[in-house]
Amino acid sequence: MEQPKPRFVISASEAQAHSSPIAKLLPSLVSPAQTLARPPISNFPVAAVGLGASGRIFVGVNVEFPDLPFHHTIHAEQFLLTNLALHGETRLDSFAVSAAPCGHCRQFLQEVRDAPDIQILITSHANPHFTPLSHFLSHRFGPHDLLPKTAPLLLEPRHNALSLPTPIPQNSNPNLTLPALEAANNSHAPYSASPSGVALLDSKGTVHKGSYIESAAYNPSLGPLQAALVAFIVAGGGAYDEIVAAVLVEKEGAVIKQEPTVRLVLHSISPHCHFRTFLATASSHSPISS
Ligand SMILES: O=c1ccn([C@H]2C[C@H](O)[C@@H](CO)O2)c(=O)[nH]1
Ligand SMILES: [Zn+2]
Repeated sequence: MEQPKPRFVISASEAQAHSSPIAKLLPSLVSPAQTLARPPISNFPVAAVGLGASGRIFVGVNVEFPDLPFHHTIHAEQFLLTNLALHGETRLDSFAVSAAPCGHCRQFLQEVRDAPDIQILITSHANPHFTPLSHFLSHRFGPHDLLPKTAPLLLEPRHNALSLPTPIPQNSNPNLTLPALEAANNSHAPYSASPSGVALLDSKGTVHKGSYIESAAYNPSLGPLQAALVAFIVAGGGAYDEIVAAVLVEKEGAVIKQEPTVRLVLHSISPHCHFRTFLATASSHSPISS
């Protein structure tokens, strides 16, 4: 049987044109999507294939980094949510995944509105069927424990009101600095009020943006470089040494600083990459600058 060629985003019209209904289509895409994973340490490829509110289908895979501590790993479910955010998708309806989501991922998924209703199917189970996230993680701890109800959650529109000194600092590459600022303004960092974003330039001249994503439980958070690497991989990026330049924008005086971590990870995965950081200021009416 011919396997469909795996991709990271499938348009709503393509998904609808398929002969099988979505509930069958999502699990059928998991096995081919596992070939997109990058697990050089575990050799355990994970793929999560999700349906967004727009009818588009998104893929997430796990990404491991040799030479770096485990906590830099990107889980398939984190990749999936980052892929949705990257494409402006506002809601995750359901996903099929090759293995049971780990505790960190069950927690990370709490960052979206109505998280308990996300339907999950585990393809490696004997009798795969969709079950709500509330079944996998009952008595949840989440954004509602720490934030006002009106606060924007992950995938919801937000603007962190960050700006850079004008004109943009000398020697900066505006092709990267402005996208990194945009990414920082989209960052979901309500728990630390320390939004940040990364823009990567590859050897073909393409820019890839990533916004830092926090978890209410802190540790499952996904760094801005990891988020930008998701964009790089989704765009068909190959080896990480194709990344030739990177810019981080983070908030001046913020309680959390990404700079040393981004520098360390970049140096490990793309040693010759040129890296700069710019500090942004938040205007006083920023919803997260209290
Ligand atoms: O929920 C999970 C559990 C594990 N993994 C990945 C992380 C690591 O790369 C590998 C082994 O744990 O599987 C995921 O992507 N999602
Ligand atoms: Zn996980």
